[in-house]
Amino acid sequence: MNSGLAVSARNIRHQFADFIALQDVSFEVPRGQTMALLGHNGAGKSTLIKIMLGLIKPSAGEVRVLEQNLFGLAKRADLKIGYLPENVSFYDKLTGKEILSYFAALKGVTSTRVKQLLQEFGLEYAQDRALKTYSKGMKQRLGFAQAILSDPELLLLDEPTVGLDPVASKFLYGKIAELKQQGCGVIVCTHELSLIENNIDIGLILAKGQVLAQGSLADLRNGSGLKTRLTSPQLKDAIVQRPELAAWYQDDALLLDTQSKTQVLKLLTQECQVFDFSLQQPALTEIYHFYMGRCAQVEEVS
Ligand SMILES: Nc1ncnc2c1ncn2[C@@H]1O[C@H](COP(=O)(O)OP(=O)(O)OP(=O)(O)O)[C@@H](O)[C@H]1O
Repeated sequence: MNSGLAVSARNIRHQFADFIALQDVSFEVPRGQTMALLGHNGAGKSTLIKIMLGLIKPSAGEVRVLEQNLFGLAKRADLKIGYLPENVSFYDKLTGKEILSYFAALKGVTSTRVKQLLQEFGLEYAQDRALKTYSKGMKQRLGFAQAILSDPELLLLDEPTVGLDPVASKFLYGKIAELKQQGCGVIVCTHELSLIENNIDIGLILAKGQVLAQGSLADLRNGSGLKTRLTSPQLKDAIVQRPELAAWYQDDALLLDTQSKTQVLKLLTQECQVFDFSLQQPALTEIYHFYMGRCAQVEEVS
């Protein structure tokens, strides 16, 4: 398996006329990892994706994709990059098989691979039907099959699960996990935070073209200071037994930060013999809203 970086971006800045769309954006995506690219509408996510695809040259900064400087490359098409755009649209009079075969020919991929993907993605039965007869989910699966036709080493996915039912979304993230195993770096741009939460290694949160926060889910969680909720049917009895627990008690739960977690768990299990409890860490949605809220507050003050 290839080690190293799928993408490395340093101090990216991009300007459209006098509008600054990206400012001082730096991040790295190792091969075999998935990064969620998050941000409100207009944050600069698509601009960043276009830069990684080599479609836009940044006004300043350096971006390396699969260890290559995109803008110095003679044949960019040789890089194994897969891309699923938002609202994928193909010529709808062609059949699913014709569309995949067309992209396969462009990428030098065999018809055996096309056949295999149609089968894997459950589209074999509809392969000879015109695309206009496909459901949204079928089109999305075809788009995803197109993106991974040539076994990409970097996969860029813009809103891959929009319009997909839970089974189809699970299937898609299963495929992403397989590609990661093979060393592919994956970047997913999405607003569906609860879906992506268990499928990412790192997150990059953008606001108005700038990085608000980045790191692993644990880093983002710790950086937010949001607390873990511990609930138990025996909580009130435990507080009677050890009144110091009341210091963490709020809304029928103990609210714990990283430091207090070990101490409280010890108190509960060893001193109060409470083993029936559940821990709920802050979800990615809460973490995201925390950083967005903090950014809005800073803007109000300045
Ligand atoms: N070609 C362009 N010319 C001028 N401004 C542009 C151009 N492309 C994008 N922008 C502006 O740059 C900003 C970032 O746009 P971008 O499409 O990257 O955001 P985004 O995070 O992908 O948003 P969304 O979630 O809505 O897709 C927006 O304010 C947008 O209007």
